[in-house]
Amino acid sequence: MPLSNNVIESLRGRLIVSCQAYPGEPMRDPRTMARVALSAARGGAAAIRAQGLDDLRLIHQQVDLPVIGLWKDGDAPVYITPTLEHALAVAETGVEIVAIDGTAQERPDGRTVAEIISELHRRTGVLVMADCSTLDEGRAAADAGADLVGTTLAGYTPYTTKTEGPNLQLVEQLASALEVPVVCEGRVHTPAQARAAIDAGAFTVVVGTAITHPATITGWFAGALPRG
Ligand SMILES: CC(=O)N[C@H](C=O)[C@@H](O)[C@H](O)[C@H](O)COP(=O)(O)O
Repeated sequence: MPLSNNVIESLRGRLIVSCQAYPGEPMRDPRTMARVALSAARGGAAAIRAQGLDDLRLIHQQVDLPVIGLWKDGDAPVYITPTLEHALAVAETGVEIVAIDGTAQERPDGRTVAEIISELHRRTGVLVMADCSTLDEGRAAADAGADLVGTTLAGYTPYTTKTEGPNLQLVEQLASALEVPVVCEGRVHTPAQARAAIDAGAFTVVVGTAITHPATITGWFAGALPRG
């Protein structure tokens, strides 16, 4: 079995932990993110998802798990690994999987999702995860050769709405339409929701905020108390 198939197989029915801090936040530091990723590994994560070239290099070096890498850049609607140059730079950090925006929106370099996926496959050995927001985008990404299709951007494009928890309907639709593994990502906030995603047909589940974003988690608890 090729190595890349082993990587995908290792994710089946398991948890991926997204370790990201946002610009200006106290935890926005590669060493901090690497420690968060090491802690996720101890807890049973099958892989780590992370962003930014410095974080990716360090996490790839220090954590003995496959890494899904991305580079969030710019203020344009397409900001997750928005161009081929970004994707190639992410691949160079050594990560096994490169996540790119897989939506139908225009990219800053004018390339299509299909062009970026085929160039990445032609020039590197990485697997490609397409972060999508609709069934049609998932279909197009799979047709274009994406190795994994995620619901990451459901609720974050102007033409989709945010569901309260993960978009399980989209997971179901993608899982029945596609041959490639479907990744449930976005607003998975409880273990029961993670399990429901697998039951809905997801191959694997990504949890970010609910595990690795203390400011938001603190806000959930503080907000539940009478005086905030
Ligand atoms: C929409 C977008 O930019 N999502 C990003 C993608 O990498 C991250 O900010 C999310 O934290 C990640 O998708 C995990 O989702 P959640 O934090 O909801 O578990």
